[in-house]
Amino acid sequence: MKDMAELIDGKQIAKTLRAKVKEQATYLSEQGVTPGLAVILVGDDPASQIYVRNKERAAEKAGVQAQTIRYDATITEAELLQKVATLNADPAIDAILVQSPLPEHINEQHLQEAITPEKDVDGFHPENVGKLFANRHEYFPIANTPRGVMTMLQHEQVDLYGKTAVVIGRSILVGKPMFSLLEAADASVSLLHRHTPDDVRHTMLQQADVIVVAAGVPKLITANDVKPGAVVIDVGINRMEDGHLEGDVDFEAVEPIASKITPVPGGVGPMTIATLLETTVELAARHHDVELEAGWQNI
Ligand SMILES: Nc1nc(=O)c2c([nH]1)NC[C@@H]1CN(c3ccc(C(=O)N[C@@H](CCC(=O)O)C(=O)O)cc3)C=[N+]21
Repeated sequence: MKDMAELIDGKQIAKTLRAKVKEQATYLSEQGVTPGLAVILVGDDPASQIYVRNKERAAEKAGVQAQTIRYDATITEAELLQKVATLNADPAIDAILVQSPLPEHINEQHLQEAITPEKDVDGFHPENVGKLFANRHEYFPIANTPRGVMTMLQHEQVDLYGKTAVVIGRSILVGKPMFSLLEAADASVSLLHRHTPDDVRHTMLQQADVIVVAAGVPKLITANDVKPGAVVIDVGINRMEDGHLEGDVDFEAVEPIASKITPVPGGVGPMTIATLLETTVELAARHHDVELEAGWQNI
């Protein structure tokens, strides 16, 4: 029988992180502070409805006050920007998230820039993106999916120093911040995307000690892409016709080759939500000048 990769249990790690968040939220409430998260949801994209409901549930259980503001897909950009301005000025709100995707007529960049960097829980504001890219040492919010991936790697004691990492996908949501975080941890990182030729992708993947794939292509990564012992992180969430979820990794094929691998579902997805709550609590503490114990979130 072949050796099988160790499963990285994102669901379990997320649960542990949410318990830490709850401890800090309780401490904050003793200081009279309730962490407040506002989620803006536009239109009726079914996947977004599910994620937002999951966020609401997780927030409530962790002692974070979440409110979802729902709008019809016909809302104008000006109305949305007005709402963001109101939330920016609202002392009960510590964190603002505008759920993607947005309708065509709304410019996502305008919203990313409208959210004050201090409440930018997604880390999409150019000021926060710039700080990440510049490896600045002060606190600033970082995109939750790649930050959650780093927490998983840390939890699994994956040492990145001097390692080779390949990231597939260059979105502001995942690929680019993932690149920066891995580079800051002293890995040598390559960022691949849809225009990378197949043969180049295969060759580069075969060199990688760590693979993070966020391409949105079911089973893109298969057995001969993976170096024996590599760590494989699957950020893909592809809803198939029969309703089941597929990652971007051919799990069955890769599991006997990798040393560690994340499942879909139950891998990166739950970590994204737990990390969103982690960031919300950090922002709340800062807004109210409450000092949280350094490293409280280490798990
Ligand atoms: N401004 C913004 N910030 C985001 O962070 C953001 C966004 N927009 N738009 C959409 C993506 C996607 N995303 C997910 C969150 C949780 C799961 C999750 O919990 N997944 C579960 C399964 C859920 C299911 O069954 O569908 C799992 O993988 O186990 C997935 C995907 C956050 N996103």
